[in-house]
Amino acid sequence: MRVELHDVTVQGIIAGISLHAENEVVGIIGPNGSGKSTTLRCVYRALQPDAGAVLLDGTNVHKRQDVARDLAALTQESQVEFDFTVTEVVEMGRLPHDRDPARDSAVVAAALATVDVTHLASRSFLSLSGGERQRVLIARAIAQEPRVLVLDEPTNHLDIRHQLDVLRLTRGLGVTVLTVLHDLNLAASCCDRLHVLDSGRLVASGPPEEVLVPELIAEVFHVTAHVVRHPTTGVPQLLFDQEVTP
Ligand SMILES: Nc1ncnc2c1ncn2[C@@H]1O[C@H](COP(=O)(O)OP(=O)(O)OP(=O)(O)O)[C@@H](O)[C@H]1O
Repeated sequence: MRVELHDVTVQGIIAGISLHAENEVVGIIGPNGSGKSTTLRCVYRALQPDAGAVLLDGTNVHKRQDVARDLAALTQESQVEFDFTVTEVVEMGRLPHDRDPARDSAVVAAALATVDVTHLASRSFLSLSGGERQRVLIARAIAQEPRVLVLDEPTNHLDIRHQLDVLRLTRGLGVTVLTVLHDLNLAASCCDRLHVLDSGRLVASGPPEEVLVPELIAEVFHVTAHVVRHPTTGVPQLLFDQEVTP
């Protein structure tokens, strides 16, 4: 499914953001407060842009009734307030679909296994650690069987093994993934293309090897970076000097 942002503007926060993603993993990176979450919020309809539009396969998301069938979001606000079990939380992912108990159970079981939380299935969600909660919320998004997955810092709270697992599995879904990532090396490893936001504006777009260059890192993040190639995958990876640049 194709996601397109056309000149999306939220007054005082983001201005004229245009980008697209289609059956690929597209990353949004940028410093704190640069507008990454605000951009995603316009995609998963938590926020209506003041100008511009977000299209899903050509239709404005803010004019569609059935977006939850196509789009799942794991966001900073994705919290569970009440004391549901892990299985119940993941079952919520099935709500946008017509009920089919046998298929729903199979999809939920597969989602739990995919993020390695089957052993937690009957535990209370609120009793889980931060990383376990995050994996359960990812399982809920996967159980929704979306064609577009919007992720705001999906690796939050995850140890390195689970960070890599989650990013590998989101790639493996073969759907459109739009994700905010803070870790530039993870972004380089798992994204087909990157968009860089700075002060609410898109300042660079392209494949990781074109975007993650020392000049841009210095200008946007105010740190000095050295680019090396990963010895087995060849993807660019950054090493940082300790001092920040002015
Ligand atoms: N509802 C709001 N009212 C006022 N300001 C807001 C609102 N939402 C976001 N902002 C401001 O807009 C800016 C961008 O916020 P946003 O959360 O999109 O940034 P971000 O790039 O995701 O940041 P971070 O990396 O810290 O998560 C911030 O300065 C934030 O304080």
